[in-house]
Amino acid sequence: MNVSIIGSGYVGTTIAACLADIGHEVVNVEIDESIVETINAGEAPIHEAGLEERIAEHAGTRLRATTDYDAVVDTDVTLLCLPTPQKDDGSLDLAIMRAASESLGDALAAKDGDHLVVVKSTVLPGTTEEVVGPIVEEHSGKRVGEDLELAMNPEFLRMGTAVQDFLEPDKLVLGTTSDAAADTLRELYAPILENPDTHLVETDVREAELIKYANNAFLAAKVSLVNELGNVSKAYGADAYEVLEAVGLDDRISDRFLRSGLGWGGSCFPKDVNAIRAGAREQGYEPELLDAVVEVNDKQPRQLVALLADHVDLEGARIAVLGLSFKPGTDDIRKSRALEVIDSLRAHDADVVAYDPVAMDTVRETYPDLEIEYADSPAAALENADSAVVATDWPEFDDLSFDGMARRVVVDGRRIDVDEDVLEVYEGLTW
Ligand SMILES: NC(=O)C1=CN([C@@H]2O[C@H](COP(=O)(O)OP(=O)(O)OC[C@H]3O[C@@H](n4cnc5c(N)ncnc54)[C@H](O)[C@@H]3O)[C@@H](O)[C@H]2O)C=CC1
Ligand SMILES: O=C(O)[C@H]1O[C@H](OP(=O)(O)OP(=O)(O)OC[C@H]2O[C@@H](n3ccc(=O)[nH]c3=O)[C@H](O)[C@@H]2O)[C@H](O)[C@@H](O)[C@@H]1O
Repeated sequence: MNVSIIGSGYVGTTIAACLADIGHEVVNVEIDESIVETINAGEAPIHEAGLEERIAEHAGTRLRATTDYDAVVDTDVTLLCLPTPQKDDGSLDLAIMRAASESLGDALAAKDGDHLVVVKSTVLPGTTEEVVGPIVEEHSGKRVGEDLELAMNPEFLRMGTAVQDFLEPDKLVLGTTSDAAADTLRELYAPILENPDTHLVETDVREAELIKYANNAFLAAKVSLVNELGNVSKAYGADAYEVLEAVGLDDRISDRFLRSGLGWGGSCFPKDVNAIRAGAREQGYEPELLDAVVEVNDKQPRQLVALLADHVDLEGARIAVLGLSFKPGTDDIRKSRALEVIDSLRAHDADVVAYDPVAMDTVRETYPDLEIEYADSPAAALENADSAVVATDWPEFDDLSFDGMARRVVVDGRRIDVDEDVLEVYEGLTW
């Protein structure tokens, strides 16, 4: 099948490489020329396991990138993988979706025959049919239900494991308005649907849009609840991880997403929970539990710094921060809890020396005025430090001995897997 993908960020690039890998002809339409050049050179514009080799294999044959929307004319289906950020008040900002839908419609005006437009971006109910559809219709001259079909197919991949998650998902959700659209999507995903562990959910567009938010809100709420229970465990002097490991043995709860600590960050949970809160309010419903989910999450970095301050006078202290990305396996630092910890430490006049295996350049470029030192290894960051904070659970931190520190006060915000002997010398300890 000939597929065009609009937007080549984390989702668009991953999906493009994977769809090429399962045999489709794919073109990425992206406004950022450097991303286009990188993909066409056979390289990955983002850090994701399994991505680089797939792009290297297919670029120039089944995969290409361009800034020219006219490329959609030669394709059967277009997947919109565009950012859906939040406005200052937390509500969903559809400006990019609208602009791209106009460009897509303009380009589709030159296409004879049917076309399927699929929203993969995370959008509130109504967006696909009441915003994207009418704009594409107006600019292309095509009509939904005649020569234009619409679908909403939310994406559930996680950063760091994006390729594997896309190719082997728990579920595929197809929100469609016609049998033709559902048929095309089933054909697009045929090799993925062969996996007996992948559930196929066929539903309407509005439900598909909401399933995505409900999924993310549930997971974010689970982690906030786990953090609240972790804080209570700590207050009682009990080990939160032992408590929650036992709780997770209940099938109704499951052992996944039970890790307490610094809380959730990233490009999705924060904006999606805020969008569904704002959307619910707009519909006249007060989402009190979701408000609390965010409040608990916002508090965790400050709790960590308060715990550290119980052990170390932060003013002028040298504090090593291990990990900057919002989770391991990615260079993404959006809403990373590590940055909140650093801000709080800087507000206490601590000197921060940071290390991350892949995200240091992104922090340097994004926050050029951030007054911190960068170390080229965990050992260099720990050298002479008065304390250390583990902010991201990168596996390479598991083997650290924490030698070389001036004082071995370690606050582990992610419960890394350190050796028992090492744990014994901690002064600060873990969540
Ligand atoms: N990052 C993730 O793990 C997941 C993200 N999502 C959702 O998928 C959507 C995309 O997310 P990401 O890939 O993370 O975003 P991103 O910000 O990494 O990438 C979006 C890309 O779109 C490009 N772009 C912006 N305006 C454009 C235009 N008018 N025409 C063409 N390209 C344009 C940008 O230059 C950028 O490269 C969002 O709605 C997000 O919530 C869903 C599941 C997972
Ligand atoms: O909509 C999205 O973009 C994606 O959002 C999340 O994926 P992602 O943000 O990549 O990362 P997660 O693995 O979910 O972790 C999110 C945050 O929660 C934290 N977390 C996760 C699990 C846990 O037990 N404890 C915990 O603190 C992580 O450290 C991280 O900061 C969802 O897991 C994906 O299914 C979804 O597609």
